[in-house]
Amino acid sequence: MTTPAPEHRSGFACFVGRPNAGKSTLTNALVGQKVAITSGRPQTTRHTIRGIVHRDDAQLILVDTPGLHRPRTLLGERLNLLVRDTLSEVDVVAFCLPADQKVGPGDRFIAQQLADVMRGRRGTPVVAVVTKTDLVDRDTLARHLMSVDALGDWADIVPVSGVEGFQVDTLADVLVSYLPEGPELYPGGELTDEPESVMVAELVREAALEGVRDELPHSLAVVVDEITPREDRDPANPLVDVRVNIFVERDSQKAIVIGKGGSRLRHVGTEARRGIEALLGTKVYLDMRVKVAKDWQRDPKQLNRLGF
Ligand SMILES: Nc1nc2c(ncn2[C@@H]2O[C@H](COP(=O)(O)OP(=O)(O)OP(=O)(O)O)[C@@H](O)[C@H]2O)c(=O)[nH]1
Repeated sequence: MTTPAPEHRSGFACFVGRPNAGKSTLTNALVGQKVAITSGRPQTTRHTIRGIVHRDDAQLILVDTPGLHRPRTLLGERLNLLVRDTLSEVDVVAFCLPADQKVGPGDRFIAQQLADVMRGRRGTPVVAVVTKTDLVDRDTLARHLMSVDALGDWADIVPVSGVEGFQVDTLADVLVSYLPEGPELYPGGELTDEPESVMVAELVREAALEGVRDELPHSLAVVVDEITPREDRDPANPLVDVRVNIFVERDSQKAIVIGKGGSRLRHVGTEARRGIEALLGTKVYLDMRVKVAKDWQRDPKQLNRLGF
């Protein structure tokens, strides 16, 4: 009897909480040595990668949300926008509350914003993380956990100490449990540009195959030509140009992908763009070309070029 391959999960998590809540310390504890290799994500996105938790069964990518960890912008107007746009793009949010400080107005404000995220379009789960447990005794911790529980409708509550490593693995397990099934986004836990384009290609491929899977089985490959931020844009409103080629084997298949008067391709573009914008965290101009690469599946040279 063969045992089924264990599922692999991958996705993004974001740590929020008021200044000094212990977010950086916890990030480092979760990621271990790997944080040293993280140099930040390509500038095409709003997210900066703080670290990657790389395990056999999962890859958890910890991203920063600009503004949220800075005291001055914390109460600013931009927070609402950031919360809705950016936090809803991650798979799980970890809200850090230090055990040695009572739940205060700052925490309550963030909790209110997070309630919107949980109720939002994607219903992003929020895990409450009680940090710095090593600084308090058991009774204080118990009381603190109760007030944190009363603060919101958290997916989970996990007490940890980043400094002592207490429950750090448990927190990793909990966060991973909210990630979708998926492959390693950063092979080997290394940051490169590649995964982004692999994911973009996959989104376009999915959209292009939607509804016509029977007619185009496997004869469709998507290659990303470029992902470049548009120059001269207002930094507050960036735009990324994404150019992709969709390869099919025959003219008849090209006609299917494009549809009557280009109607189907436009629909594919709208669908794919929605996913790509969520992935990159920015507005996207998507340029798609449909090309015929005859018998590419049987031609090793073509396969190479298409990245197989
Ligand atoms: N005793 C103890 N101290 C901690 C723990 N985690 C963080 N600290 C301390 O708390 C302070 C703030 O920790 P950070 O990890 O920098 O907090 P942060 O939330 O990233 O802070 P900002 O970047 O200002 O938002 C530092 O002095 C840490 O050493 C912990 O688990 N136990």
